Amino acid sequence: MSAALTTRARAKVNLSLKVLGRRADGYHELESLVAFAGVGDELTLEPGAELGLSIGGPLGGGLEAGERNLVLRAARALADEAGPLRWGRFHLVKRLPVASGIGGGSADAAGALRLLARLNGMSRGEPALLRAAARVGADVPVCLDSRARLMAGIGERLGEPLRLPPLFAVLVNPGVPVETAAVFRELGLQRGQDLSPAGAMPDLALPSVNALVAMLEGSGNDLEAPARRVAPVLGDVLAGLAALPGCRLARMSGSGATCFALFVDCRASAAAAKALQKSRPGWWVKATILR
Ligand SMILES: C[C@@](CO)(OP(=O)(O)O)[C@H](O)COP(=O)(O)OP(=O)(O)OC[C@H]1O[C@@H](n2ccc(N)nc2=O)[C@H](O)[C@@H]1O
Ligand SMILES: Nc1ncnc2c1ncn2[C@@H]1O[C@H](COP(=O)(O)OP(=O)(O)O)[C@@H](O)[C@H]1O
Repeated sequence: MSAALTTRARAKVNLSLKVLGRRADGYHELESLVAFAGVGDELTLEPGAELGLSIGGPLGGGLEAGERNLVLRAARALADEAGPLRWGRFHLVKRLPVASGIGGGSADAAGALRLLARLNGMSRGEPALLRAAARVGADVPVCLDSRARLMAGIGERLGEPLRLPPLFAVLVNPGVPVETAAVFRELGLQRGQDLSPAGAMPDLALPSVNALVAMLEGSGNDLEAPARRVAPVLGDVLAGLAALPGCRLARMSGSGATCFALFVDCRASAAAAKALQKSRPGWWVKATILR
């Protein structure tokens, strides 16, 4: 029997997110600068004849381990695309809040694909792997190798990996799950409606932290306003982050409700996380580095 394989499913953070329009099939065209955090779920695969999943971890409580779980959907999608696979029992240690705009489920699905690729001797660039990722969810392709990059289309167009300077950040989730589809609905675009033309992917020179923050200040997250209508607590989260000493930028990730703030250095981010956790003991608060 082969030894168990393990991977980390890192949180995705949309540093910026622009909605360019809505396609005829209802999905929205996006342009987003994505980075990945040091915090994440852990996924283990114990090779065996039966495909299975068990879930533990501090935030695993409400999550079902059935066929709808993105880990098993990813495994089934890969078997559909690549033919019979060696697989086995997955165990997920859930540390990221569910339905929270940091792609925990997408990262788990991508992690499952990475483990299956390792077990079956597939390369990361294998077309069946990429097709399976795109089938499972819009955010799964970018989570496959979890490196900072520009993402466009509905997530299927990826720029080259970017070496961002380390960003000292705090992630905050107020414990209110927000469904992605509900936020896009609240945005209110008609099918086929264009907001701005899809351009070529901008060429990002490797910026300093100052240049990156300046660039981010000139952008935003177009889903923030509709998400605030769906989950008004977001106003408190963003105001709470912006008021912390050393905060350079506070913004929502993805469709929410997780927000992030960038700080001048790691002392400031650690102190900010500590202070916020003390004043809001019910919120999920993590100091981390985004890369
Ligand atoms: C908004 C983003 C930004 O990174 O992040 P999250 O908030 O989910 O983390 C993603 O595009 C989300 O990707 P993901 O969560 O994988 O979405 P999916 O499961 O494929 O889609 C969920 C639902 O959201 C809507 N949807 C999703 C992506 C997109 N580009 N346009 C959409 O309209 C559709 O109604 C779809 O049925
Ligand atoms: N392994 C998983 N982890 C998290 N969510 C999952 C998982 N499997 C299925 N889901 C479902 O996928 C949806 C999206 O979850 P998630 O990726 O955490 O959020 P988001 O897309 O907002 O970043 C949730 O409704 C959740 O119930």
